[in-house]
Amino acid sequence: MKYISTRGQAPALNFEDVLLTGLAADGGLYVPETLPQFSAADIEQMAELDYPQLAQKIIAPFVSDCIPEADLEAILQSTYAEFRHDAVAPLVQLDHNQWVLELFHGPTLAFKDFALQLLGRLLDYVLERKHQKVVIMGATSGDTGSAAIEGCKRCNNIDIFILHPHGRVSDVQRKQMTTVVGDNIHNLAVQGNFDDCQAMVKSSFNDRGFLPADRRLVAVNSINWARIMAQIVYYFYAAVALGAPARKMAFSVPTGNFGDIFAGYLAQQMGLPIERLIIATNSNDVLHRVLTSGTYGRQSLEHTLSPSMDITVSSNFERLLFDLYQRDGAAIGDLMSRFDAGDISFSAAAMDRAKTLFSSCRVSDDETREQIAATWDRCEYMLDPHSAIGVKAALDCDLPASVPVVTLATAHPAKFPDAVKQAGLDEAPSLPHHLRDLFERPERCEVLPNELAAVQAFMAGNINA
Ligand SMILES: Cc1ncc(COP(=O)(O)O)c(C=O)c1O
Ligand SMILES: N[C@@H](CCOP(=O)(O)O)C(=O)O
Repeated sequence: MKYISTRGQAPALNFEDVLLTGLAADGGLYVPETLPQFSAADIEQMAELDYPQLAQKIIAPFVSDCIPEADLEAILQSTYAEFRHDAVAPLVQLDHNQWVLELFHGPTLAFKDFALQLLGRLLDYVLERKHQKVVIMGATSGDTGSAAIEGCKRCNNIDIFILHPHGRVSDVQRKQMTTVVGDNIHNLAVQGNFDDCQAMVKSSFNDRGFLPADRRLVAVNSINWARIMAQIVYYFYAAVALGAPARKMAFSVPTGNFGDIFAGYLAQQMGLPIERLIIATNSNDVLHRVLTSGTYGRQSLEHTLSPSMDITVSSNFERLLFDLYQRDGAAIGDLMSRFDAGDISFSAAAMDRAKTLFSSCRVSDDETREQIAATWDRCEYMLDPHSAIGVKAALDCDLPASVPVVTLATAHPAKFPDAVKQAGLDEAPSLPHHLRDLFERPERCEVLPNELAAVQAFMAGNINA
């Protein structure tokens, strides 16, 4: 499998090199040159597979020129053994045709564990064989950071630097990052917002001069293709459990960086019968505005009840645009350079293509609180604020009653106890057993100004030999 850049100017890479990078040299994002296809008969047979077996079926074609089947199988078995539910991604029915897919049974209680537990193991596997050390740089609005640290903490060949917006992640999220012990783990609280942190990561890929010459810079954000690849699996898993390929369904996806929902788009392109993908945003609604107006613009970032989605520059949207513009890398390069200077509008043809599969919905903080309360009152089911946005969008979307809608429940409510409290629930969410003493653990974190030079200087001075 070859991977090509969305901007068409960078060399094509194999899986191993795509894993060991972030942005392509031309500033684009890597995508597979072609996608594996699964027929209706293939999908029918998936019903017999457990989660790691299904992951093997979906992921093997993407990695097979670098990782032998038996090694991949061992990696996947060990990855999903870390999850606290036997089904790994259990489905819960809320009403006649509303479901939630619980993606929070991994070690850090968010959907990021699906990809980052795997990414850590893949990096370990590849780096051991190559006898190489790398530097990881990641930006987080709360969840990617802890999942990346958990996934990579055992890798001897990695120094990991995670930038989070100072004071803008929940206490549980911060503690999950800053209490993990290890000389190779570095938490940086940047005095800015998530967009600032993400921009620093992207700038560092464009200019790696601050790193020692023998260290590659690797991304753990969803700009790294391996993140997206791992997330495709649970769309197949949920759809097959609900009757695919005979039955079509829709997915409602709480969206920020467009990585999770882009994985759903790829599942559909690979043959999964998906009727609709619903982009559910908080008031940082740049993606909702794209779909309703055809214009992609910048907005000032709002701090909401769903902090992990407080993002206004949505990295992976570029991957979808590449397809909407029929894989014309030059057109994407031109669009993205104009976006750097201001708002951009998309062609009617591109927007028509997008609307055949995607709808969108913006959910305010008040509506989020109301949805948490309503779902609790009706089903005694506790939603976290991000998943509540997904459920609200699923209920408001205009789909025939015969189409089941699956909302991706992207985080455990115990990560956001304040939001749950604000919804007026008579019960507080409790942390699972392995995190019960989280608030007693000592923290380690460096507060830094919102300046790229300060961050890069800190990194350069703290890379282990
Ligand atoms: C809990 C939670 N829900 C939803 C999202 C949005 O996912 P994505 O950025 O892949 O769109 C994130 C992170 O971005 C998250 O942490
Ligand atoms: N919501 C994320 C933000 C980073 O997105 P990513 O999927 O590109 O890593 C977070 O919680 O950190």
